[in-house]
Amino acid sequence: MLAAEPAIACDGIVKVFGSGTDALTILRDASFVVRHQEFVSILGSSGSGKSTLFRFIAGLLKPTSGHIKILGREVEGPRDDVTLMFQNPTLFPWMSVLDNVLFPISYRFGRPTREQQAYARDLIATVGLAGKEKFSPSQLSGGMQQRVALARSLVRHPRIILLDEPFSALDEMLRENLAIDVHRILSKAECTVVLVTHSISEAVLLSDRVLILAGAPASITDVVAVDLPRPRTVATLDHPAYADACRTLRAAMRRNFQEAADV
Ligand SMILES: Nc1ncnc2c1ncn2[C@@H]1O[C@H](COP(=O)(O)OP(=O)(O)OP(=O)(O)O)[C@@H](O)[C@H]1O
Repeated sequence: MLAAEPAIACDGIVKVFGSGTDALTILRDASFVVRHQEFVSILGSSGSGKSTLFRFIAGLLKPTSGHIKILGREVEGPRDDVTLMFQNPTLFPWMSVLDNVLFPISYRFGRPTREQQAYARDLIATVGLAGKEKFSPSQLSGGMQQRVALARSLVRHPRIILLDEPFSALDEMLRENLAIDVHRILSKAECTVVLVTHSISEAVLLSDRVLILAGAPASITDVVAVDLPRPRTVATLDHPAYADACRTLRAAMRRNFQEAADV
């Protein structure tokens, strides 16, 4: 029965921070669904409520009204099968790469089993860091640290992964390469992915659909399907559909920006 449900369903989400004269409505009737194994990006200007929406999906915060369902069940708190990856890798500096990747297991269940350790090593190899298991985070570049964070996100086999601007601290070439690698790894892991980003080009490169969160209070104003084949590679950047989707999104973002300025 659950397989027929979308991976994520947000319905009529409203969020008001504060109360009385200090009340500030951030989100108004934000609704969308994400299908199983879909890669969806949420694009929006700074302060539109993207991270707040993520905190609802991750079960870290409750909306003022509306419903969020994960795999058919109302979200009531953090779930083991939903994981978040942030802009900063937030690794423990005193732990090795391997211990950082295993942390979600050791924190919760104590000493990882041999199989779990072997899986963590596999993940480290998958993210391109084979041989660096004993390194400490300070011996790695920012991009490598983000790869460790990705391996850590996957160590407990999540079904849904929420990426909150995970590439924004990196320079452009590194960002593109890492984004393509992440897409390949998450597709192989059969994850459903939601990415929050400010970058139109990154959203198009990675996504099956891009949602625009705009307005004050914000809601989903536009949904743009990206008709590009998987796997996404650097060649995707030269595909005519890539340029078309970027153009469509840029026009929609400009329209939203103009409407906000006219208010
Ligand atoms: N706990 C809180 N109390 C009051 N206001 C909050 C709280 N958390 C977020 N906000 C406000 O809600 C709005 C949306 O914040 P949010 O971080 O979700 O935006 P965002 O789209 O992720 O922004 P950015 O792209 O800059 O990260 C902002 O105006 C922020 O100041």
